[in-house]
Order: sequence, then C-alpha cells, then structure tokens
Amino acid sequence: MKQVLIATNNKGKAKDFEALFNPLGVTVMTLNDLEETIDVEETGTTFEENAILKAEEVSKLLGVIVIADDSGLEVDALDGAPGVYSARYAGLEKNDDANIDKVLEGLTGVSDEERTARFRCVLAVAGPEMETVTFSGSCEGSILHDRRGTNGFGYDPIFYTPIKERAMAELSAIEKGEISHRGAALAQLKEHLPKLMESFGASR
Ligand SMILES: O=c1[nH]c(=O)c2ncn([C@@H]3O[C@H](COP(=O)(O)OP(=O)(O)OP(=O)(O)O)[C@@H](O)[C@H]3O)c2[nH]1
Ligand SMILES: [Mg+2]
Repeated sequence: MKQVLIATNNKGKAKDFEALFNPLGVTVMTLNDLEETIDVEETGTTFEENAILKAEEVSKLLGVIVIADDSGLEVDALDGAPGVYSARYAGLEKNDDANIDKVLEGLTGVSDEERTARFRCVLAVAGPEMETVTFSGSCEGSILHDRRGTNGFGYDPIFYTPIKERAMAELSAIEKGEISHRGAALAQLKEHLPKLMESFGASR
C-alpha cells in the first residue's frame, strides 16, 4: 500500500489530507502515528519558511520523504492577521475556539463587505537526496458573524466560501478539498511532481 508521511501534529489537517489522498489509493500517516514526539519550533515569519523548516527537520530525523503544511487565515480588516500565527492567535495553547472568538471580537462592527479573508497553505516536500520544493494554494471567502457547522477544524466554522455558499465547517472533507487552500496546493504538487507520487510508495 502506498503511504505518505505528513509532518504535522494537527488531526484536522490529517483528515483533510486523508480525503485528498485516499481516493488515489495512498494512505496518510502523520506525526501522531509515531511513537516518538516530534514538534518542530516554527520560527519562520512566512508560511513558506515554516513549511520548509518542518519538512526538512522531520525528514532529516526520520530519513524519509515527508510533506509539511504551514497554513493560516488572513483577514483583511485585521491587516492580514492572524496569518502565520493562526494556530496560536489567542494564546500559546492552540485553542481553536478561543482563536475564533478573538477574530470575531476584532471584527465587531465591521460590515459584511469588509469581512473579506482567505486561507493560505504552503506545502513543502523534503527528502534525502532531493531539493526541497514548495507549492502554495489559497481560498477566498469572508468571515461570518457566528459559527456555522461542525466539520473541519480551526476557523472553518466562521469562514464562508462563496463557491459552495456555505461555511467551510458545513462542507464534507471531500467538498472542502475541492475548494480549499490545501486542496489547491496539493493539486499543484500532484501536477508538477508525478515522479514524487511514485516515490511515496518507498516512504515508510
Ligand atoms: O479553519 C481552518 N481551516 C483550515 O483548513 C486551516 N488550515 C490552517 N488553519 C489555521 O491555521 C493554523 C495552522 O498553523 P500551522 O500550519 O502551524 O499548523 P499547526 O500548528 O496546527 O499544526 P502543524 O502542522 O504545525 O503540526 C491552524 O491551526 C488553524 O488555526 C485552518 N483553519
Ligand atoms: Mg504549527
């Protein structure tokens, strides 16, 4: 069975990747499936820097090809925040619910027209004997006034996607993958790296 290792501890991302990879006959493993605990410090100031950092460090530790994902939400009325700090916007403990509250509070009194936002995702692929490569994707939408739906993770309950006319958290994982920043970045990866897809079979 073909397998790909995603250098993430985020179970929500893992589900997104499963929906994207499983139809291709590729199973997804993440850092949560390993016995050792690996948590790379994200010291970069861009999604790209952090994605490369996570991919290269985990690949070096395990000696296999890995994909890392660095992603986040940019809200225009908040000058692009939370951006690269999306996971810890409301505090170091990474609390999705508190992060959502902080975004909603920051947008108090902001009209529907001015609530534009986007998700961004950079995927970095790193492995022994290969140059690290990156692929990016984005997904435009706007921030709702209240939570809607229970699927997904992070800011999905308050992110409205005009393409699907629903909140991201109201979409199935498959539907999310069709329009998401992660789906778009992975589509790039697949298009440009058919060779790499073959080598996923050797990564275990
Ligand atoms: O509603 C959302 N739907 C998404 O599809 C999504 N993608 C990213 N995000 C937010 O951005 C942070 C990433 O930060 P991040 O890339 O550092 O990941 P992380 O720290 O959660 O896990 P890891 O991969 O680093 O182990 C996440 O925690 C979320 O708050 C999303 N929110
Ligand atoms: Mg992180």
